[in-house]
Amino acid sequence: MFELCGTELASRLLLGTARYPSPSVLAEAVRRSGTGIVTVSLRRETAGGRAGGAFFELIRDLGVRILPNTAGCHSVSEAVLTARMARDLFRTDWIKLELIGHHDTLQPDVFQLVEAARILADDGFEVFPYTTDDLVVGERLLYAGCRVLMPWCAPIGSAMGPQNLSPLRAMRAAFPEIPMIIDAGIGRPSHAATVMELGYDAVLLNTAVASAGDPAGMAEAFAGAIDAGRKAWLAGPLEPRDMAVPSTPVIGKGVFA
Ligand SMILES: CC(=O)[C@@H](O)[C@H](O)COP(=O)(O)O
Repeated sequence: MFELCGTELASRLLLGTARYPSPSVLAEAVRRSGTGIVTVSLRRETAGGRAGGAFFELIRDLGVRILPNTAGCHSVSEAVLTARMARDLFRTDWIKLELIGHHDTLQPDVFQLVEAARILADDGFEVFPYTTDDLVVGERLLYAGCRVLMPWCAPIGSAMGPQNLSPLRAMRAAFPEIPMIIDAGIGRPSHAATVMELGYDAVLLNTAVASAGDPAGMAEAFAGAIDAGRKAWLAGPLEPRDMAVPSTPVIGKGVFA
């Protein structure tokens, strides 16, 4: 089991609910992923005119915990307002805080992110901040009251997978007691396994499953990869070396002319 902010979870996969070809495919993907948490964008769904309707009912019926997000917010005031609306609608203090700073890369605006995180944490929210792989920003978010960190590994929806492992390793090492979830940019199950092998606690992803040829099949593949990566981390993976090391001992070996 995995404990996240007081909640026991059987799965280390958090799944987004956008971009699925149909509600039934989404429901099947959630089921086969084994996830205990789905993210929901309040703004995206209300913009589509489905607020309070079938979509939210479907999400509630999935029987998993909802992590609303502030996707599409570009300012502190917008993000704080969206988080408060989500709290009322979904009756949860959990909020995935997304504050976008750049149109092309959807890179978080880390300055506004820290400010909004402080306001929301003071207001009783459990803030899950979508951030960069910057150690100092991570530290500021913890000072602001966050109890979990969610660094990206590549831009949202890019499917590029981990672009730079060094800062991700440094962040993991700097905050050994903090639950850390890789959020965004994962494209394949092997990417998820790679970050889990670094010791990350969980992975949040959306596009790679929702846009796959068979979303439910891909959700299951991700679940297996995340599980494998976690087991590998616990088993103590070898560090790569520059030189060859014979895996078969040669001492005492017979000599054949
Ligand atoms: C669903 C959600 O919260 C996304 O904003 C998240 O960041 C996932 O990113 P990918 O779509 O790249 O997996």
